[in-house]
Amino acid sequence: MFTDSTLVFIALAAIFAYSFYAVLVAGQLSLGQAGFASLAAFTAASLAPSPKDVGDLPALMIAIVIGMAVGAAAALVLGLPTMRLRGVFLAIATLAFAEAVRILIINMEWTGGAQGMTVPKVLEPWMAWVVLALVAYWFWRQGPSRYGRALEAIREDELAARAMGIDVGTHRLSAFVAAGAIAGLYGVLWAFFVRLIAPEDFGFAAAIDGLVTAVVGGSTAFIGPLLGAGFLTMVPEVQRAVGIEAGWIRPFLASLLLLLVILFLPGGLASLIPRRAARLVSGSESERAEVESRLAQRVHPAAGETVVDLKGLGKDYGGVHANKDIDLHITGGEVIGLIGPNGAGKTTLVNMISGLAKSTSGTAQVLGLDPGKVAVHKVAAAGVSRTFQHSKLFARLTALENVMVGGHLVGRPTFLRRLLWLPSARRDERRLAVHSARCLERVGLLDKEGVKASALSYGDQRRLEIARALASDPSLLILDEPAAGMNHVEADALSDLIGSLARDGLTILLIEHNVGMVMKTCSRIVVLNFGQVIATGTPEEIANNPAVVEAYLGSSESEDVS
Ligand SMILES: Nc1ncnc2c1ncn2[C@@H]1O[C@H](COP(=O)(O)OP(=O)(O)OP(=O)(O)O)[C@@H](O)[C@H]1O
Repeated sequence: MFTDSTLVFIALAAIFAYSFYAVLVAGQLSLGQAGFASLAAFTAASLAPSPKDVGDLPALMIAIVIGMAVGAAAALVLGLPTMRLRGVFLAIATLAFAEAVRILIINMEWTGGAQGMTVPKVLEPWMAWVVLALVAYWFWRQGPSRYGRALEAIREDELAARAMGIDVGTHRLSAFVAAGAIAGLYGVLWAFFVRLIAPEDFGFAAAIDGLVTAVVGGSTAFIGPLLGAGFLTMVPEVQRAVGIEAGWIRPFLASLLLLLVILFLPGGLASLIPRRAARLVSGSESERAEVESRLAQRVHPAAGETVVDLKGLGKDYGGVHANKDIDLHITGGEVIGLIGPNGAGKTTLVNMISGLAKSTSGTAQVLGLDPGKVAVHKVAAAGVSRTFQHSKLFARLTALENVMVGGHLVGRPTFLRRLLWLPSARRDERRLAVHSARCLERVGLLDKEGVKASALSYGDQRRLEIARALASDPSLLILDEPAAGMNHVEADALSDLIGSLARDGLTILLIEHNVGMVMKTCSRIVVLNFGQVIATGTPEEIANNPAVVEAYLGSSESEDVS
């Protein structure tokens, strides 16, 4: 059953599927890979020296280098303008690119037009499998690296990934370029195996085949494309072995499988294999102390030093003044409560402070930066970290992995060192895991380290968001309704945690509807109503302010404000 060509086709299909996997891990749907493969195949076939002159293997290696460079360069050129596109828009743009390449190649003389080009057959099954092993190795090492986790975080929740300090644009582009290089690799191997390459080899059907293989295999584990390719390439072989020659069976089965996988097995075949999640086996006291001294090195603004300075800040959404003329000065170590009725503009204000929303008037300085003028990940790097009103956890990652993504800014890049198996990479990963476990411990979630975020209770999810936000060692921590869904005991524990964080030197901005908790926890309270600050003061001053009672507390009669 395993003829030589079956073995080669399995390897080629898997390599092509890896070029889809490369971007699917980051949540991008691209169909341009057939175009990259086509450009690479034709360019390498015409530029590489003849195997007769230099020998089979050297000719193939030179062709591979050319093909991967062409694929990567094409992906870079296409990626720069299209990386802002999401989902189906990116798919359409990249598909249009592949189609343009196909038409170009059909109409060029040097490519042989629609007839195609003859290429010497030099690819042996062992070569294809060695290349596949190298590609699979790349993704195996990528998975649990800082880079790999960042890509997964982008796939799970792009906005939260930005807020954790991940430069989403660069990560997405690098994943796309890797996809281009691997598609180029596939194009070259294909060309040097099938003898005659034609533009149609890299048409729409090929792109869909690669995508289906990657999706059926699974895009959340590196073994996925290999499983998908093995499975789908074997279908015609099995058919032949049992004597059924109908050509429609394979595409039919592939489509059916795609449907079943999308409906019932979103993680693909690979999700049937238990995933080894990042877990912390143990951490000795001395190891923890060493980690703390290394990863938590930020010098927080001292008491009295400016952390946030807003002057006349405003934000309009069309005719709605979500915020208007906000003046707010926050200094080091303060715990500021931000309260106000629903729709008062609290979330909009913290979105502007953390760089997620741009102001339409006024000025803002946050830890020395204007958050409206720099990318969100730079605001995070300056020391701003936050939780979200509606949970924005990375659902398919474990609690520990979520926090490790939160520690993106304090951890060191490990992917390239993991490829070379350097012990320092392992040490750095372990340091980050110990640091993250400390953050989990601080919010009382250490026993849940291996549980997927989506499987946690609502209260635990709120706490996990805080642990994740703490992992970047922030100077300004913004908590958007952290006590929502918590009972009194949990809210009290959260209040104690906020107090202890403030004693560590953090400045905290707390949005909360639980007014009792705000009164107890905060040193100063700012009250918003209709987008404007209507009062600022100590908890006592706020509780006795008639405008506040009228606007806010009066409307929530049951709240105990004293
Ligand atoms: N993206 C948006 N587009 C249009 N209007 C918006 C947008 N975001 C907020 N708003 C409007 O701005 C106002 C302030 O909303 P915001 O979410 O900041 O209030 P909030 O105080 O956080 O409310 P809640 O307590 O309900 O979360 C509301 O009128 C809201 O409808």
